Amino acid sequence: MSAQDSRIYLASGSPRRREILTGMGVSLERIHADIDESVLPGEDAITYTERLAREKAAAGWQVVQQCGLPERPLLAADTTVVQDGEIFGKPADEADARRMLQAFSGRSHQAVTSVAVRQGDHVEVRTSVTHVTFKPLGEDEIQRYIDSGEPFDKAGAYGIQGRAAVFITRIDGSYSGVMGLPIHETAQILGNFGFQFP
Ligand SMILES: Cc1cn([C@H]2C[C@H](O)[C@@H](COP(=O)(O)OP(=O)(O)OP(=O)(O)O)O2)c(=O)[nH]c1=O
Repeated sequence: MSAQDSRIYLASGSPRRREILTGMGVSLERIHADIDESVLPGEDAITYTERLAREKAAAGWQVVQQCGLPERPLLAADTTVVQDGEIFGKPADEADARRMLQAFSGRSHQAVTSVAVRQGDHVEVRTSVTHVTFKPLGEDEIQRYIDSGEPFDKAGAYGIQGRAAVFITRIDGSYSGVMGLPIHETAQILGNFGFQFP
C-alpha cells in the first residue's frame, strides 16, 4: 500500500513530526497521550529516547483501545540532545536555555531521536544519532535567540529548522532526525508495517 492509502495514528504534539510525516505522504490522526519524561538515574541518551518513544507509543495505544478506534499503526518519537554524557531536554526557563546554548557554543553535541511504531503488541524502534557543531556564540546572539522564543519547546533549546540554523557549522547524520523525526528510519519501520515510499 502506498503511504497515502492508509492513515497512521500520531501520538505526538510536535508540529515538526506532523510536517515531516505529511511531507512523506503519510496521512495521520493525532492521538493525545502524556507520559512522565523524567530521565532515570544512570540512563544514557539512547536508552532514554528509546524508552520514551516506546512509552509514548504504549500510552497512545492505550487510548486507541480505550476509545475503540480501528487498529492501524501508531507512531511516537522522542528527541534529546547530549553532550559529554549530559542529557539536555527542553529548557525549563530562560536561564536554562542560556546554559544549554553556552554549552553548545563552539563545540559539537549529538541530537538523538528514537521513533517507535506500534500496532497491537508489535513494536519496532529505531534511533538516529546526528553530530551537530555550533560556531562560537556571543552572549548577545544567545540573548537575541532566547528573545525570539524559539528555544522553549525544543530539546537543547534550539531548532535546526529555524533561526538557530545560522549557528550550525556542520552536521553529520540526519537533518530530519535533529528536527524530531528521522525520515530514513521512519520509512524503514513503516515499510515493515506495509507502507511503501514514495
Ligand atoms: C534539537 C531540535 C529539537 N526540536 C524539537 C523536536 C521535538 O518536538 C522537541 C523535543 O521534544 P520531544 O519530547 O521529543 O517531543 P515533543 O514534546 O515536542 O512532542 P511529543 O512528546 O508530543 O511527541 O524538540 C526541533 O524542533 N528542532 C531541533 O533542532
